[in-house]
Formats: sequence, structure tokens, C-alpha cells
Amino acid sequence: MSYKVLVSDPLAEEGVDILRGFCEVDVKTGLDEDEIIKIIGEYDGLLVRSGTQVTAKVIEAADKLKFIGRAGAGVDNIDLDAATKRGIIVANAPAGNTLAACEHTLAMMMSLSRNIPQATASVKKGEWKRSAFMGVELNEKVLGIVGFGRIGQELAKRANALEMKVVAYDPYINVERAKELGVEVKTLEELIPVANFITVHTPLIKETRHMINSDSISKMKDGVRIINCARGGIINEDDLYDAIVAGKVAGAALDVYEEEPPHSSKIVTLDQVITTPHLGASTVEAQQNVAVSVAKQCIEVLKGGSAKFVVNAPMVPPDQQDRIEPYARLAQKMGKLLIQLVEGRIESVEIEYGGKAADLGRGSKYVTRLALKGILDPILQTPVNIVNAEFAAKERGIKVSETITKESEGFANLVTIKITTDKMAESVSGNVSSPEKIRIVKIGEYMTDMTPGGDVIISRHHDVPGVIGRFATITGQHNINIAGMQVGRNKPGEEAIMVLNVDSAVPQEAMDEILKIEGVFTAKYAHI
Ligand SMILES: NC(=O)c1ccc[n+]([C@@H]2O[C@H](COP(=O)([O-])OP(=O)(O)OC[C@H]3O[C@@H](n4cnc5c(N)ncnc54)[C@H](O)[C@@H]3O)[C@@H](O)[C@H]2O)c1
Ligand SMILES: O=C(O)[C@H](O)COP(=O)(O)O
Repeated sequence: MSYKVLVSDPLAEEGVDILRGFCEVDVKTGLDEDEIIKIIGEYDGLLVRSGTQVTAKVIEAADKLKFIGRAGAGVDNIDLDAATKRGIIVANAPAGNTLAACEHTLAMMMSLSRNIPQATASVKKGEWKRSAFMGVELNEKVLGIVGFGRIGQELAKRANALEMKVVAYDPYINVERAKELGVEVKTLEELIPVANFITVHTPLIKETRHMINSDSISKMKDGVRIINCARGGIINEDDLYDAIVAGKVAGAALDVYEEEPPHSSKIVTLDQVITTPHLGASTVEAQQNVAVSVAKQCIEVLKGGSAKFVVNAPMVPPDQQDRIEPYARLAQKMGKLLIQLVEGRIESVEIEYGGKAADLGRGSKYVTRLALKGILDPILQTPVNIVNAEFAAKERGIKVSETITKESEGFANLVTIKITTDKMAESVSGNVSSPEKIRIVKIGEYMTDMTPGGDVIISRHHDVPGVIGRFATITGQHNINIAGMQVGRNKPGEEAIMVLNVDSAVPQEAMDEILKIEGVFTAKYAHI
């Protein structure tokens, strides 16, 4: 199979070369939305930085697209919902530019405190205005870090070395980690009035949009300096402009803007504001890191595997992958079997993880999505995968629930999937006996022992002589070879279940004849 990948923002050659060793690559930068829409249908992969807006319209036109790679951290230029809906894997390179962005923040803070860009411009104009550029020291000043993730933490280490006092606000912070770094954790309300420098390092999301605004600025120290090397929009630019003009804020250092490029932004015109054109990640080292990371992830996905830093599907930690994989395989097969056993509109899917399967941790989310893939893929037009499985279920009003239990009916581990429709309910239980051996051990109330795969006929019938013989006759007449048979029953003479493994597909006429056998209540053919 030959694949084509579009690189629509400048990407380090090291990454492009890796891709070229695997597939055809077109590097076309500076395209607008309409231009991308025209060509995106040809491509299996799309690699971007922050320059390309991967909108819902772009994704709608991307008939073959399987992977969108963001060579960097922020994915706010990608419509994740639209990609998820279409089952397109979106992955980023979250740590590749952390140090670059951290060092840029530090450079901005130092430049801001000593007016370096303004003084440089002045000297270049032939001036010698030493008193116009009086600075402030960082030593012993309070640095308030809002958003204490990768970049925030690296910055704290460096600010400590400058003998600044570091305080941080992050609602999801690891307090122990902060303590280890000598950082005092505060609420935003506590941080705002004590900091001499405030720097933001959060993603731009609903909760962080304009989190720095006229109200919060009014509670800051007079003469505070503000830095944004994260995302435009975290700070309200108009409010910051007014506060600088009013003399409340001494200055600001901005690498990112509400609109990029910030052509119509008045804030960049102020002398107290120093600016760079979104250069946080622009180091040779960072660009190599992120380009190589997304190129490798793109290749993995196009080969049918999974990406390391998927942002729109649950991630399985690398050290857990071997453990989770057989459960994922089992759940998908069980889902595929179950959907062929039920009739009616699906109302709910319940998945129970029992015994050792209860310890899958976050891996259970991954396994559940594969069960949903098994259930929904055969019945939906749009391909269902690990990315859009949950979304596809939700869109159809299917309630999905997971239960964890220590109970496992004597098995070391037991996964049970139950589908309830508007007509019936059916369940299947499976077990991982070894990484290679997965089994279906129960269908409804009946015990069985079946390796899931291939063609099967599953019947519920009256446990009386002659019924099974008639099955064999009919399959024989249709030239269908029986490879294996298992019968389960609770009591002799009552209802029994039979799983018949056959070597080829079973035509509808054969199933119609089987259904007419006296004593057969239900019979279904399934390919798993
Ligand atoms: N200027 C650049 O070129 C450049 C380069 C790299 C990253 N970035 C941007 O920097 C930002 C941080 O990147 P990172 O790699 O450190 O990300 P990260 O995910 O490691 O850290 C983000 C932190 O923000 C915290 N957070 C989330 N919501 C919050 C809220 N409401 N209030 C306070 N904190 C909140 C999270 O808990 C997390 O700890 C992102 O916006 C990223 O896009 C910019
Ligand atoms: O989120 C990021 O990684 C940065 O904003 C870098 O953006 P860039 O790749 O366009 O430089």
C-alpha cells in the first residue's frame, strides 16, 4: 500500500527525511483553508505546526486522512471533535519543545526587566539614553507561574537558580512535585497580589480564556510585569493594554497573540511591550525533536499501529501495552460476536472487568473502546476505531458503562460484555488465559470454551436427541465443513446452547433450513 503525507508548515528536514523513507511526501506551506480543502483528499497523513488551521471543513474534505500530527505541543489549531468524529488520530510532540519554550520565557523575562529590545533599538538609532532604560532585578522577586506543567516546572527550576521566589497556580498540580522544586502552591487569588512577574503556561481552553483580565490585573501589585509565551487569548489583550497605559502594569513580554500575526493589535505598539513572533519553539534542537517525533508516529499509524502521543484517544502507557493488548483483542472479538447475536436498537453496552482484569487501570478505557469498535464497526457506514468509538456510541444514544469487580467466577480474569436492545439482552464473557490465548467462556448463562475467530453458528435449542444431527446434515448438504462443536446446557432435556465452528461462510438458505429444525429456538451465523 502506498501512502501520501502532506506537510503544510515548515518542518525540520530530519522529520521529512524519515517520512520520505516510508511514503510519498509533499511539503506545501502557506496554504489557506480553501487551498488545503482542494488537495487534502489525496492524503493519508497531515503534519502541521501552529500555522495551519485544521478546521472542520478541512477534515470534512479529507476522505483518506488517518493521521494529523502536530509537530509541537498546542493542538488548538486542530478541530479535535471533527477529527475524532471521523476516526482520525491526532497526535502531538508534547515534550520536544519544552526546554525551548522555557528558555524563551526566561529570555523574555530578562529582556523585559532590563528593557533590552527597546535599548537595542535606541542604540541602533544612534541614541545614548542610559537613564531611559532603568531596569529591575529578578533577584528575590516573586515569580507567579500560572499553569505548572512541563514548561512551568522547567521554568521554576531556572528561576530558583536566579534566586527568585516561585509561586504557582494549577488546579491539577502535583503538590509534592511542586514542593520538591521549592515552589509554593497557591490559588490564583493568592498568587495574583503577591507576584512581581506573572507568566502563564496553560493551554488555551474555555477555563483559561481571558483568565488574566481587567479584574485580575486590578488586584496585582503596582508595576507588575506580565509574560505570555503560551497562547494568545489566555490574557485579555485589550485589558492588558489599558492597564499598561494607566501605569498599573510596568510592561509585558508577548510571544503569542489573540490573533496571529497581530496586525490589528494595539498592544504591540506600546513601548513597554516587547514582542516576538511566536518563537517559543524555534530552536534547532526543538524543531528536530518535534519533527522526528511526529514523523515516526505518522508512520506507525499508517502501518496500522498506534501513535505514542495521541490526543484524541485514551493512551496506554508504553510499559502496560503488552498486558493490555490481549484484553483489547478479546474485547473486540467479543463485541463483534455479540452484535451478531442481538436484534433491535442498542440501548446500552455494559462492560464488566473481573478478577485480574479489574487491575487494568486506565487501560480499561482502551479495552472498552475496542469492544465498542467490535460492536459498532459492522453496523455503521463510517469506520469505527479507537478514536471515534466512544463518540459513535454517544451519537447513537447508546449508554456505555464500565464496572470493576473482584468476582471472576473461578477464572483468573473475566471480561463480560452485555448489550441491551429494545428487544432483548445478551452477554458474552471472555478470558485471557495467556498473552496468546484468548477464549470466550460464556454466552448468556451457558459455559463454553471457544477461541474467538472465523465462522460460527450459535444456536439455542431444545436438548433432545436428533437436533444436533440435523445441523450436521444441513451443513453437509451445503458443503460446509464442521471444524468444532461445543454444547452447553444447565439441565438435561431443557434449553441448550451450541457453538459450531465451521470452515466457511454459511449462506442464508442454510440458516433458514437450520431455523426450521424442530426444537431450534434461535440460530445465528457470525463471522468473528
Ligand atoms: N510559544 C510557543 O512557541 C510554545 C511552545 C511550546 C508550548 N507552548 C504552549 O505553552 C503552554 C504550556 O505547554 P506545556 O507543554 O507546559 O503544557 P502542559 O500540558 O505540560 O502544562 C499545562 C498545565 O496547565 C495546567 N492547567 C490546565 N488548566 C488550567 C487552569 N484552568 N488554570 C491553571 N492551570 C491550568 C495543567 O494542569 C498543566 O499542568 C501550552 O499552551 C502550549 O501550547 C507555546
Ligand atoms: O504549542 C507549541 O508547540 C508552540 O506554540 C509551537 O508552535 P510552532 O510549532 O508553530 O512554533
